Amino acid sequence: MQLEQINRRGLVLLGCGKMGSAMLEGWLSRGLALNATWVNDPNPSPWLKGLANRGLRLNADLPENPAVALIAVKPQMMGEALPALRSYGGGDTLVMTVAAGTTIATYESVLGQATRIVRAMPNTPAAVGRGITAIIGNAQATAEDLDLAEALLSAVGQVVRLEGEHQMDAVTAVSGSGPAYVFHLIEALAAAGEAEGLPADLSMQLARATVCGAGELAARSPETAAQLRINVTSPGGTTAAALGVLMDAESGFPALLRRAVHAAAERGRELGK
Ligand SMILES: NC(=O)C1=CN([C@@H]2O[C@H](COP(=O)(O)OP(=O)(O)OC[C@H]3O[C@@H](n4cnc5c(N)ncnc54)[C@H](O)[C@@H]3O)[C@@H](O)[C@H]2O)C=CC1
Ligand SMILES: O=C(O)[C@@H]1CCC=N1
Repeated sequence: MQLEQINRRGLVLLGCGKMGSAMLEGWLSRGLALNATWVNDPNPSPWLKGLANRGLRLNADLPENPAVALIAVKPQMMGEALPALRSYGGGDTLVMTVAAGTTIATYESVLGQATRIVRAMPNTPAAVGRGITAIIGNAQATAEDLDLAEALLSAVGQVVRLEGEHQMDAVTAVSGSGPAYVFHLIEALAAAGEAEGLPADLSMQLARATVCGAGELAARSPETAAQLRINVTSPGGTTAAALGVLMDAESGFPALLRRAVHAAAERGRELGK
């Protein structure tokens, strides 16, 4: 597994907030060595400071030739943060980024056209090894680079390869941002249970376990999502009554999610400008 290669040469993480930490947590639990990990972040979390006490290199001088330098700062901070990686431009280090919106051309303009770059869109379930990440390389990225990126990211979940960078904003809108939609579903379901008279904590427990259980069933079952839905729905029963509302062509989930996903993809396109 390529984590050994990374443990030999090192991994640099530029920005380690929510997404960087989610991935780092997953990698450390799968064998990334603390003393092979450099994190640069002007505002490190207490968790990172604790790791630094155990050997992680926090805001230290960067290594000369790490296997991977991964960028996980906000797109709005890119102009300020990216020059820190300039010495890796055109070299042996694979530069990876998880930033929404920011295009490969932007990285090339700062780091140089000869830089091997993989743009990735992960999601926060990476923290528990259940993420999904889409990747696309630039023209300089080799098959080995993509394999390395895939190996690293598959340590924290599934990996899919895209046909082109043009797919990235839609991916971001579905799976990058998607966990937030699901967490909001839990909140909304719990609130609806409360409105039907349940105590708040009981309603939240029911909503959270239901979404997690349904997610796990969808993950493990060979049946389609549509069939799993049908399996819950007794003709003329309670689920059918609810789905009559949720599947309404104009006001139901499909139209609402279409608008939400479009808004996210549009925002990705704006951030890329
Ligand atoms: N949060 C999520 O679910 C996902 C986030 N992303 C992408 O990951 C990136 C980071 O997002 P979050 O982790 O949510 O944001 P965040 O705000 O939690 O983390 C960003 C980190 O960058 C640090 N930072 C700021 N300026 C810096 C600099 N000059 N050098 C080094 N570090 C610097 C900040 O201190 C912060 O810890 C964004 O580009 C976002 O589009 C991608 C997929 C999912
Ligand atoms: O909200 C954002 O912009 C980032 C990208 C995907 C998830 N979080």
